Amino acid sequence: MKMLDRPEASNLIEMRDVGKRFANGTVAIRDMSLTIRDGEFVSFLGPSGCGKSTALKMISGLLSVSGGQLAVNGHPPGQGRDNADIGFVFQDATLMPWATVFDNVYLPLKLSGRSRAEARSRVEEALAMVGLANFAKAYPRELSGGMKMRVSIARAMVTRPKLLLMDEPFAALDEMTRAKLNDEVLSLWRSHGLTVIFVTHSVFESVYLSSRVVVMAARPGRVVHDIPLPGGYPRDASYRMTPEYTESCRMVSNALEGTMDHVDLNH
Ligand SMILES: Nc1ncnc2c1ncn2[C@@H]1O[C@H](COP(=O)(O)OP(=O)(O)OP(=O)(O)O)[C@@H](O)[C@H]1O
Repeated sequence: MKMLDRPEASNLIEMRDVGKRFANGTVAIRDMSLTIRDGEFVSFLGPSGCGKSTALKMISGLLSVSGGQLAVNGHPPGQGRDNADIGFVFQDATLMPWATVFDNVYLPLKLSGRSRAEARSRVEEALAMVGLANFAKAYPRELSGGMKMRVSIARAMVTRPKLLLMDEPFAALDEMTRAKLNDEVLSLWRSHGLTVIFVTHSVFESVYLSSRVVVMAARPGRVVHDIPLPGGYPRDASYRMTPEYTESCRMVSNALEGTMDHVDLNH
């Protein structure tokens, strides 16, 4: 497995033969083995139903595993003292419509018992990170789709996580807003030394963002390719014009098309 250009980076996530079978018998994930190192930007790419969200939720501890071993920072998910070190961004911004932007971002700190006064500087810091310092008093209905997603990212960042899990966060946005948010996520990743796992259906998005693309197939959900990408960082719009980008898109696209040949209808 190719490492990042940081040889000292340690393993943050270790999955060994991880499986997930839901109560109704659906095998959402079978034998998923993967190591993700501190500081990587990894995309999970695959067709609908291949278990991308399920894998992300197991890593976050939101879903239990039904087989195999999964460790995050050396602990079973949800059990280490570093749990607060995980931020989760969902496809919908999932904001509370009755609460201000400030209160939406404050929520994780409120749940961990911090008063508004104690949390104020952290919330303001998180809003500044996503360019919304002047919108603390606004309500979600006053914001565009891209701004709502920025609030959602600020809410995930307010606990200062080491690991940011993003489940198709920009799928519903127009292309320009999506490209802008892609750049903002890359900038947060670099400036905060994050590890990011990013779920997407888009070959282009995965190649633009990631140092590595994990391609998954469905029925049952599993990893079929693990592709390290050669392009370095920082990346901006000019990266989309490089032969490296074009070649990576071609390679990842072929791998994704191949997932349709692996469908096992017995599951
Ligand atoms: N709570 C659940 N109970 C039963 N089956 C489930 C549950 N959640 C997901 N599944 C099934 O598990 C499989 C994987 O679902 P998952 O949502 O992880 O896929 P995905 O790759 O993220 O899909 P999409 O790209 O459409 O979001 C699917 O067949 C789905 O129907």
